[in-house]
Amino acid sequence: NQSALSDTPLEFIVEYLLKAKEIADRNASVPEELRCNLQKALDIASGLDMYLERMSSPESEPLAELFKKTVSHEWNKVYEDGKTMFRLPKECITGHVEGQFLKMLVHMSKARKVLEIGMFTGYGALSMAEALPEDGQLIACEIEPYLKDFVQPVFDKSPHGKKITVKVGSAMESLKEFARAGEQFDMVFIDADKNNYLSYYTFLLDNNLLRMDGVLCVDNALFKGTVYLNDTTDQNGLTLREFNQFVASDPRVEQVVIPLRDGVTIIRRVPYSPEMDAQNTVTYDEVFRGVQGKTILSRLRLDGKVAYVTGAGQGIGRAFAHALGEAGAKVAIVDMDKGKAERVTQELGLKGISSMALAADISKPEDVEKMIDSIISKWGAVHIACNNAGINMNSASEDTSLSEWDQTFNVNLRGAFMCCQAAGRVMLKQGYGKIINTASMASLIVPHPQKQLAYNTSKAGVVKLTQTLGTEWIDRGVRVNCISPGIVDTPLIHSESLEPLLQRWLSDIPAGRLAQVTDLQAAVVYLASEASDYMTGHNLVIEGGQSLW
Ligand SMILES: C[S@@+](CC[C@H](N)C(=O)[O-])C[C@H]1O[C@@H](n2cnc3c(N)ncnc32)[C@H](O)[C@@H]1O
Repeated sequence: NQSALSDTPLEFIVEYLLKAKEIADRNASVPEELRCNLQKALDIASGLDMYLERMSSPESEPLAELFKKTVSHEWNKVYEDGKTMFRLPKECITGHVEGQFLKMLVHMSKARKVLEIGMFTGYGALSMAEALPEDGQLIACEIEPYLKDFVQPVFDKSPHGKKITVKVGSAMESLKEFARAGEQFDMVFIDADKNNYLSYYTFLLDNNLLRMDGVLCVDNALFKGTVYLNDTTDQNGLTLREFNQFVASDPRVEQVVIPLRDGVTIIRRVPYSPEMDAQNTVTYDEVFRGVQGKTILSRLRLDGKVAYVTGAGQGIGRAFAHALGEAGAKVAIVDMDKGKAERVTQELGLKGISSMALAADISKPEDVEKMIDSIISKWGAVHIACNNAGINMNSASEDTSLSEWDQTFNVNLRGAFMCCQAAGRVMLKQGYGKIINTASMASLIVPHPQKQLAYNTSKAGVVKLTQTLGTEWIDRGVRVNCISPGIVDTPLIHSESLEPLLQRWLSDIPAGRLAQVTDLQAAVVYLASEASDYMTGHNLVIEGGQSLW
């Protein structure tokens, strides 16, 4: 029985067109032209949902299982057996396309914490959870205890199920609990009892349960078309109509209604503007509205910037390249070993980051010139220069050969100087640039027990190079800073000679562990971004406290 299934405006349109077509087919006096037009309307309407299904990304296996399990379950019997408080219609499941839509919203809003009001069999919850990061969290409010037991086995089969917590009970009571605990959500999906939509909405906004720039999504905005039909008597339809009207005239928010299935409204808080504030209670300065209207996290973004990283084929340099690329920059991957540089370029490509691989030995002036020329000829600028390549050889000072000293200095200090100078010349012409040199904790303390005079001295030189250039060029827009990592867990330190020193090092580090390359990534993004424009000649030490002991 088709009418029992119709649940969305489109499904009703198809249902009525089918009926009209049947009548027309039975009645010989209906003109062929009318029949033909009816058929065309029917083709368009009846093909739409199927086409959306086919062209949207397929659902995961656990979602497909949830769908099957839901539509084949005997909900009437469950109700008659007293296992649920309400008769739950299987049609209230979100389904494939809307599930993918919610999942996309979670991705696009970069939500980490989501609230769903009205879980049913968890289709929407699991769809959204699939887009959350590993440590993301989704709380699904559901009044029927039966449903928690129904969904848990399927959640357990999905790698994303552990992100979901089902909160059984009245959603309004749960909201009050969240407010008392000071919880906030990045995204909220309202899809429970229609008569409470307005209470949920006002409570969420009044108690700041939705974080700044958060997304509020509301299901059934069209309620089978009843929200705009003149002859509506359906109580839920009238309630939704009132709710939509309330949102439409609420000056705190802006919203769009999308005719996806039974209608979805996406709502966000309107950003503050002085015109909204009659009493002028706000100091409307850059602190309030952000520098150039950008919040602090957007000021860390590097979109449109051109960067290079030397020694980017592995270890710290590779981590820097990924970080700068993730923040929006195009990155030239520079390494002595072209193959390694190319592998990192491929990695970045897989993440949608533009990059190029360059082979260069930065101890050679001609290689440094060529590196800068290649970047300029491809991308037309150099905004961010990460002079990271370095070498370390160990020897007792009385045995350190001049060749070891020269090699170390040629890469670590002379090479860094040549890179700073070549990039600096371009940046001074541009009137803007950020140079970030990799120094070392060894510029401050004398790491022990390994002996590395040339390395320590060269890295102390990198700090002085940074300080001098940083003060000389800042008034022409070029900032020069350096990062001093402590002992970093890279393949280099797992060599035969260094491995035995590990325990000794660990006992010298207040943090109790070595640095991971990922511990350094935020620093390079900060120093590369406009957020650090007033910082120059600085040595940013990241060593788990080791230099303080
Ligand atoms: C439309 S279904 C939700 C569909 C679900 N979002 C999905 O993705 O399939 C509505 C659900 O809200 C639940 N519900 C109704 N009133 C509620 C309330 N006051 N508190 C919590 N849940 C409620 C119902 O038991 C039902 O499972």
